[in-house]
Amino acid sequence: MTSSNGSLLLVAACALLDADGRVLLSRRPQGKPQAGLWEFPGGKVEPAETPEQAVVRELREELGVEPCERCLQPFAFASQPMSDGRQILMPLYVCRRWDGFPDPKEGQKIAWARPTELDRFDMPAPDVPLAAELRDRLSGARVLD
Ligand SMILES: Nc1nc2c([nH]c(=O)n2[C@@H]2O[C@H](COP(=O)(O)OP(=O)(O)OP(=O)(O)O)[C@@H](O)[C@H]2O)c(=O)[nH]1
Repeated sequence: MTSSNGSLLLVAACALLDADGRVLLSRRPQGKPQAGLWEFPGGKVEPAETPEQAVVRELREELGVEPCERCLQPFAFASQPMSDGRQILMPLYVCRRWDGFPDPKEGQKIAWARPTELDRFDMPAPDVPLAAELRDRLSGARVLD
């Protein structure tokens, strides 16, 4: 990523939603940082890539599915400090249409979770508010403080 702020890590992620409104989660495999945590498919945005291109590439590499870029709907973003001092900036897209059947390609486990079940999964810190937002907005009930 070309950025005026080298301390930013730009990661793009996507919540695949099936016809029943369930969300696909992917469990980080052993050998990767934060192994065992459940996350949204995605990864680091490479230099010269847009976040949308990064999501399309990562979904293909990790799950063998092909979303079209215009099916990626911006949903929310996370911005949080990381333990190494950098700040992770992570746009989350939702996608309801893709080609192919999600098939773990990198030794990871996958799970389909109802939005109301997302808080049962251990997730990286940036994902926790995003999961809550998915639960609130996708289950149709929004409680305003
Ligand atoms: N893919 C993904 N990464 C996340 C999420 N939440 C979160 O904090 N991250 C963090 O974002 C960083 C980049 O993720 P990644 O390791 O999947 O990226 P990548 O596939 O491009 O990396 P690699 O090719 O070096 O393995 C990691 O530090 C990861 O822990 C998430 O929901 N999805």
